[in-house]
Amino acid sequence: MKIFSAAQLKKADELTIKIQGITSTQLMERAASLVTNEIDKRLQNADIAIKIFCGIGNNGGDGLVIARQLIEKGYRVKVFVVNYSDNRSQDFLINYDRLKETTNDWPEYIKDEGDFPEIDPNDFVIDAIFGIGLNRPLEGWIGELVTYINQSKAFILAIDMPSGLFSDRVPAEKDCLISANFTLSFQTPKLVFFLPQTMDYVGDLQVLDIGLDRDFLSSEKTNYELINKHEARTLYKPRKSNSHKGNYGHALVIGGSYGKIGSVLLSTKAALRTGAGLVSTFIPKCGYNILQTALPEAMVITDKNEEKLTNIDHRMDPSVICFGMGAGKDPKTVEAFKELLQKTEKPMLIDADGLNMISENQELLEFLPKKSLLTPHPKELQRLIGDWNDDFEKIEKVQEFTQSHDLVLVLKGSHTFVFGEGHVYINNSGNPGMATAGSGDVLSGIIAGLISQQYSSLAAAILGVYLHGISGDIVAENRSYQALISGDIVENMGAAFQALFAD
Ligand SMILES: NC(=O)C1=CN([C@@H]2O[C@H](COP(=O)(O)OP(=O)(O)OC[C@H]3O[C@@H](n4cnc5c(N)ncnc54)[C@H](OP(=O)(O)O)[C@@H]3O)[C@@H](O)[C@H]2O)[C@@H](O)CC1
Ligand SMILES: Nc1ncnc2c1ncn2[C@@H]1O[C@H](COP(=O)(O)OP(=O)(O)O)[C@@H](O)[C@H]1O
Ligand SMILES: [K+]
Repeated sequence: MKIFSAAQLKKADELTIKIQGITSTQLMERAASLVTNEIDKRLQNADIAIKIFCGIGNNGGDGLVIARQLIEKGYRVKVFVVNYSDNRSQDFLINYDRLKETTNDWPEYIKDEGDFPEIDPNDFVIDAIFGIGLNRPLEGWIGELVTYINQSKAFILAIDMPSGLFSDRVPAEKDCLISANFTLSFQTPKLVFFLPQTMDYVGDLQVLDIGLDRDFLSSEKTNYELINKHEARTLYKPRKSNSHKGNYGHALVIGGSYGKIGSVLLSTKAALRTGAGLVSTFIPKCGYNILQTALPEAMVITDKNEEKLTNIDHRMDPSVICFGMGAGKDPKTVEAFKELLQKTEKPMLIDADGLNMISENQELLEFLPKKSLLTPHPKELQRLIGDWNDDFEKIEKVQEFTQSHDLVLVLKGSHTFVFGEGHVYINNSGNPGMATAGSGDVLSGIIAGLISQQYSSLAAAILGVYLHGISGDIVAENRSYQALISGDIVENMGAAFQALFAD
């Protein structure tokens, strides 16, 4: 699903109104009905006090329509107009009159702190104060109102966006913004819903299709895309029945050091479970018995050194090399890595200590084969490209870095971001149970397994990250977040592939 800016969404609204021959009031009615239905589906006519805080722009207009529709369905609704200016939007005014025709319980105006209403923790609060039109931080009593609503402990549903959250920048630390339990957003999600600095304000997210013009949505260009099942499925390559293991490539996993052979084992197993035809592992000697015993399906070659990598003499022609997990940063290993980079032409996947070695020896960057994949977590990224001021600057810096070196970069996190060919793909699968030792090693193996089956680096990264998350979701459902360990993610890759095609 594409992610658009506020300006693009406004353009989509205007175009839709023109092409569909409707008024903006009708579009607002359509959008609000979808919200009302979602609320009604969940509340099931429960006798809960619903308090709707409406701004005076179109987000507030949405709130007024939702209020009217809920009242018509018999809900107990109280509307508060957050009167931050006299500049009411046309659709706010129209819907204000319509609401007054529906109920005798007219909206109350909030003009300063003295007007803040009581909010009970059992109330259901709807935040329709600001949406994508917010253009400066909330000041004075408006900011205090937002803090007051947050502190009420009532359930908060945000319409389109939590008020105070900008669509194109990170708020300052002192800024006030709604911390929603749930956000119902119109047509496409906003980028800030997925950034580490802003995602916590959104709560659970649902995107409502309000029927904006299809042609515009499909032709309008954007650098950001959210990856759900639909997008992942389109990347999947079915296996031919008339095929053999040679058609699915040979992945070579290189890494490990004394005490860290498990990481290579996890990556190797993940590459096999993802469908690589052959998988070999190159490790220090101490890992030989461990690997051969734990994973008879893999072939094992060892370094001359007992405890670390010193001379990577693999004499193979693998489809892809996955390097770095558990490798350590011994100077001899750095030297061996440099030689490996110099003699490898196909794209490589570099993870963990491989990334740290590059960070500390930036001259290695120039030997990276084109389209190679780097899979840092935020700390590894920072070592690689330096600090950033906020998440927007981070995205800019990573874009510049990946484009100047012709790389694909997988920035791991609760929403993993894949950067490639100037675009940013934001993963929407996975869960906090995956914050556990070795789950990154598993991801590297999955992506290497896909590249070995002739997926491009970018497609392998996007699909691999999605499948990794889905596998983790399947484990969490059966086992809880806490009990999830990374080996479970490998074991459930089969279920993850099947889930791609389940409804
Ligand atoms: N047909 C459509 O377009 C549809 C739109 N839809 C809905 O419209 C929403 C966007 O509505 P919107 O553009 O009216 O902006 P909104 O978020 O209500 O607020 C803007 C107002 O706030 C003001 N302002 C800004 N910052 C401020 C601050 N810090 N402190 C104080 N004031 C501040 C700013 O005024 P200014 O003072 O800058 O002139 C302006 O008056 C969108 O999120 C969705 O919910 C849906 O119904 C679908 C159909
Ligand atoms: N809260 C979370 N939600 C979803 N995925 C997560 C979460 N926390 C971690 N992950 C995923 O788990 C993996 C952790 O990788 P990494 O930090 O490299 O771990 P390790 O070094 O232990 O292998 C990444 O793929 C990341 O996206
Ligand atoms: K809002």
